[in-house]
Amino acid sequence: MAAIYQAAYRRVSSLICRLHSTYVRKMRYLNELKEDDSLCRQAQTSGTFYLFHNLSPFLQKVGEKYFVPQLSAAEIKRILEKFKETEQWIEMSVLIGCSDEHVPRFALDLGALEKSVIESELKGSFTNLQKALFVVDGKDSPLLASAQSLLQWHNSHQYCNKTGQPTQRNVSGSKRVCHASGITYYPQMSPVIITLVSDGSRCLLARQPSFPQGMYSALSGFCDMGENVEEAVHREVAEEVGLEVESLWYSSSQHWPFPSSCLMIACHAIVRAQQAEISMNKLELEEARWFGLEEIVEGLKREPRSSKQDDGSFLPWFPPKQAIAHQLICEWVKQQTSQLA
Ligand SMILES: NC(=O)C1=CN([C@@H]2O[C@H](COP(=O)(O)OP(=O)(O)OC[C@H]3O[C@@H](n4cnc5c(N)ncnc54)[C@H](OP(=O)(O)O)[C@@H]3O)[C@@H](O)[C@H]2O)C=CC1
Ligand SMILES: [Mg+2]
Repeated sequence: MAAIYQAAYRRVSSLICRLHSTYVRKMRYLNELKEDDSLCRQAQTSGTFYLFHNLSPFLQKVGEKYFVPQLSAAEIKRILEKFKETEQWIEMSVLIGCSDEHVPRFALDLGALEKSVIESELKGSFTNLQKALFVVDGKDSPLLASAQSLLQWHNSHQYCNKTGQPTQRNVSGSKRVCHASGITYYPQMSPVIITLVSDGSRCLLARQPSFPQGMYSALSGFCDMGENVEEAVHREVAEEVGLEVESLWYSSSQHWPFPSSCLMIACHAIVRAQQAEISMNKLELEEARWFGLEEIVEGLKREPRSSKQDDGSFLPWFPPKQAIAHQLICEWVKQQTSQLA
């Protein structure tokens, strides 16, 4: 019996080892592409491309499903020839990853070309990112989000802050340099905390005026300069709902492309049940209130479309599963349910 277990253990270990080495090799290859301009230029000829138009990703619809097509360099060339544009356009693409087989993936924004011509040629449409993230397959949304963020960063960092001179990008698009000042610019993300506050039996959700009607989410806020995650959670909860956090723990994180490249750091926080009276900051929030387990479970089942009632009011619904707020709410439900069991 022991021999069978040992053999199985060896097989699992060797599988994990092989998985690791695939991952490590892939990361090393990507790093080489970022650092080596000529290798990356060569990779552009064999890579696949995700297309954007003024930062909106290109999607194809088959039946009710949306797909994010990956085009070959040859297909891109064919499109560019339609516009009598040169292949040099391909150099404007940015490296966003590679497959396990080391086929590099690039994102390319063809915003200067006529959108409808590309759409009819490739039989699809450029779709607003906010919509695209929620209709494509879950594995594609992080890729679209990071690709769009990188393209957006290049758009807004064409000039050096110090000299006002144009900055030059490397081939992969992982940085920009001002040759006059010698300053190197790297893509940036803003850290944002998002926290689900609980008093032990209820959780606190709020609405910003810009949210779609009926949607409630966890509290969020940009980290201040010099602040750590714990301090940001304490401050945001105090600022937005006037409560003092007693304890908190980290859950997970997510890159979020709105308004432009945030690193969402998700936490759970506890406040004392005896000191749980909300004092809402009306400048930032439209509503903030406590929700019981039953109301949360019902809200999770609700579709935005089905939340409108006959009298024009809206029943609460929560962010979709692609948003980290959704994950925090589900974790809270699990935790409450296990406490009740
Ligand atoms: N993925 C998810 O599940 C969720 C993601 N989010 C994201 O979190 C982000 C932050 O949440 P929010 O509650 O609005 O943040 P805050 O509570 O910090 O309020 C936003 C305001 O902070 C100011 N601000 C401070 N630093 C920055 C910065 N680096 N970039 C932009 N604005 C800054 C701006 O004010 P002013 O314009 O007056 O200068 C802005 O309007 C949002 O962009 C939202 O998309 C939020 C909830 C859920
Ligand atoms: Mg906020």
